[in-house]
Amino acid sequence: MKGGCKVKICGITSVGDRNTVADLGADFFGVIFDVSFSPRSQTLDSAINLLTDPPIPGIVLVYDPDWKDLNRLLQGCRPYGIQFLSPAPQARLASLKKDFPELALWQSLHLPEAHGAHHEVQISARFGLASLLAKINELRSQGIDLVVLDTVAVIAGRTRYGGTGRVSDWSLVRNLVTQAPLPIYLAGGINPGNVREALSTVNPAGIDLCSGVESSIGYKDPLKVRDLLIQVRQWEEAELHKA
Ligand SMILES: O=C(O)c1ccccc1NCC(=O)[C@H](O)[C@H](O)COP(=O)(O)O
Repeated sequence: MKGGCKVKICGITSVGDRNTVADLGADFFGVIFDVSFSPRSQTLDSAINLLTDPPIPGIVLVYDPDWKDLNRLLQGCRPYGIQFLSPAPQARLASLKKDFPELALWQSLHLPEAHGAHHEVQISARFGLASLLAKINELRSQGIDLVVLDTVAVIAGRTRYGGTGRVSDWSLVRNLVTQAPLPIYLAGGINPGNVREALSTVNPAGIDLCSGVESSIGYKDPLKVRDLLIQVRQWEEAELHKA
């Protein structure tokens, strides 16, 4: 049996929510930094505030960042890791490794929504198992430590790369989990109602979720977070006894 399932709660917008998810047993929290298309995005000052001396490791999420600002943030609060929502240039990854050797480098990859309007078209070559494995191998050679497989979905006519509340093709993710050379976290549409199924189907190294444990956009619901975490820990316990 592998080492359990880590839980990252993303889109944290207040110190209160950060502390609550930590108290309830989350392993990581995520802060979205300067991402214009996220309703949960934080400014430099608020991101530093959330990521300074946290009770659990914090991950900063960026999309095509302003590298000077990102550097300021990293110097200012030394988060546990960065999660790139868009591809990061190889030279940038190399200098991050040099300047912040302890910093974990995570990369999001986006799969089409399962059964979405564009699923059949998009699932073709770019999202096939072989090309995804090749991509993950390339990311590993560039210094990425972990891959988050999230959902891209068209919602209200706009293409959204995260926080969609939509699931992707979990059987494809399952195959990647067993064959990829990096740890894989599952994201996209996970909530207390489907987390057990997600874990039994995919058996990922971790899960990453946002809207499924909120009461409204940007506000975490402690009861939903607690319900989800209880189910993850019960599933881990059951797996341990299977081994
Ligand atoms: O959550 C957002 O607002 C968001 C917007 C744009 C890009 C990424 C975003 N979130 C990143 C995450 O890590 C989420 O946990 C992940 O996308 C899953 O979200 P959800 O389907 O709501 O659980």
